[in-house]
Parts: sequence; structure tokens; C-alpha cells
Amino acid sequence: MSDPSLLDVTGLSVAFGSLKALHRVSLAVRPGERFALLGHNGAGKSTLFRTVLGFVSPASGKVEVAGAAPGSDKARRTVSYLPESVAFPKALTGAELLAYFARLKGQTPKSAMPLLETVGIADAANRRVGTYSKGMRQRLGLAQALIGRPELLLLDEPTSGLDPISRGDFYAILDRLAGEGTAVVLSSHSLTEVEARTDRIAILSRGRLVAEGSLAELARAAALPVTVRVKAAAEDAGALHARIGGRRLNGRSVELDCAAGDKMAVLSRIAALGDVVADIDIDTPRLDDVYRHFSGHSAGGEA
Ligand SMILES: Nc1ncnc2c1ncn2[C@@H]1O[C@H](COP(=O)(O)OP(=O)(O)OP(=O)(O)O)[C@@H](O)[C@H]1O
Repeated sequence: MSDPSLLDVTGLSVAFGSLKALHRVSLAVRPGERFALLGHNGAGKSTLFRTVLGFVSPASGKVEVAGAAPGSDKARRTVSYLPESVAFPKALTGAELLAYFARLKGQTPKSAMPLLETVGIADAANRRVGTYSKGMRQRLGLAQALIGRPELLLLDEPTSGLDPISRGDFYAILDRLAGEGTAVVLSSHSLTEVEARTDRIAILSRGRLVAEGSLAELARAAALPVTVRVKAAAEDAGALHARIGGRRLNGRSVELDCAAGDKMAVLSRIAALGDVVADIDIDTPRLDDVYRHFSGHSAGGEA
């Protein structure tokens, strides 16, 4: 049997006056999962986080954090949050700042110090935070969020403004935490980085959950085609085209679209042509295709 969910959201609606920020949203996140929340500006991602943290009350529906109500002692011990922009006092060192947050969370400063190592800024522990780069401040923010070993991490656009290397490093830390059983829920506008680094994806559009699942499941649900590109051995795309159909790309290659479920049958048909074929490439649907399909928004790599 699979682990029980750490986060259970059932039929959640949240309203600000007449504005429905969330409308009947349901989702569940299990230990060790890396879960991405995608959606346009104002789709309701931060509202969902704030409801899980107990700062916003549902108009209807239910949220449970490890089976407990948001804001309860058990939920607060389970969940931790990293807001999109963290503002730390610049005059404190990284170690001093972590010690301060450890005391606030009822932990000893000593117990929190290894977290500087976890997030890769132990070398800068005694430097003032004012001298940290944006990437180092995000790492410090993550260390702060990890105090007390939360089982569920909520990260609001944690990599926005980071360079590609810092983003990669940040995701590597999240991968390690998930490997140790932490559930990681992050919101992001960057489809390319989320695609490779999360296990499940939820797409919010105008407060509604329009899709939820792994990338492969979403691509199947959207019935997006797989594209198979076949290169002819003797620079004779004409002969190849006559045998397998599809579109001629140039003098050498032919491209075919097929349903995901038909991919293996199409590949065996092409393999049976033997020497006529020099090479095969397969393009499976990307997250920006899936995002565009479900959200009705143009993606271009950014949600
Ligand atoms: N406290 C509030 N009072 C009134 N309206 C609010 C409040 N908080 C959020 N909203 C509205 O609720 C909707 C959802 O906002 P939310 O911040 O959850 O979106 P988001 O998906 O996090 O957007 P972004 O990607 O821009 O951060 C928006 O229309 C926003 O203006």
C-alpha cells in the first residue's frame, strides 16, 4: 500500500469578496514526492499555499496536513514554507540568522547549523547576509525552512531570479530531500526546469485545477501525439515516404505523428524496413505542449 498523503486538499474553494481565488481544488501529495504547481499570474498558487499554512480560511472544502487542520500544532510541525522573496536582516551572518530562526521554532541553534552544510553554504556561515548572492540567500531561506525537519516543504517560486547553475544546485538539494522522504511542493513559471525535476504536476487556471498527474499521464490525457523522425539510409526519403507515409522533411528524412499507445507498433513497422532506415528519433510531448493544451495559454517555456 502506498504511504498516506502528507497533504490532502479536497474540494477547496477560497474567495476574497466576490473573487473566487480557488474553486473546488482537490489534490494529494505523498512523502518523497516532488510536486509542481503551475499556473498563470493570479491562478491561485500562493492562495493554495497560504490556505495550507492556515493563513487563509476555505469558503468550502477541506485541507489536511498529515491528517491535521492547517495551523494546528501538528500541521505546523509538519509543514514549512519558503516565500518567493525572502528578506533577511543584512547585518547578521548566515549562522546567526539560522540560530535566530531555530530559537523561534523552539529548536537549539546547534541543531540547525548542519543545515548550512545541507544547502551548501557552510563556508559562508560567518559572512554577513548582506554580502550573499541571490542564490546564497535562497539557499539560506531553504535552510531556514528545513529547521525542525519538516515533512512537507512549500516553496513559492524558489528558483526565480537564479542563474541556471544555481537553479540546478537548488534542485539537486530538493532531489536529496525528496530522496529522504520529504514531500516538496513548489510553484514555478519555468516549465523546462519543472519538467525534469518533479514527479507530478498540477496546473491551475483561474482558480481551477485543470490537470494533475505525471508528465506522461498528462500527455496521454491530452492525447498529444508522439513524433517519430526517420532518416533514410540512402538519402532517399522518397522511397521511405512511399513505405511509411508521414511528412517529408528534406531529401533524407520523414516525420510521422502517432498516438502514444501506438508508438511501439509504429517503431516495429519501421524497424522491419531494415537497411532502408539509417536512424530514428522520437519526440515525446513536452511540458510546454501539455501546459498549452490544458491552460489555454501560450507557454513558450514560461507558465
Ligand atoms: N488577500 C487578498 N485579497 C484579495 N484578493 C486576493 C488576495 N490574495 C490574492 N488575491 C487574488 O486572488 C487571485 C489569486 O492570487 P494568487 O496570489 O494566489 O495567484 P498566484 O497564482 O500565486 O499568482 P503569481 O504567479 O502572480 O504569484 C488573484 O486574482 C489575486 O489578486
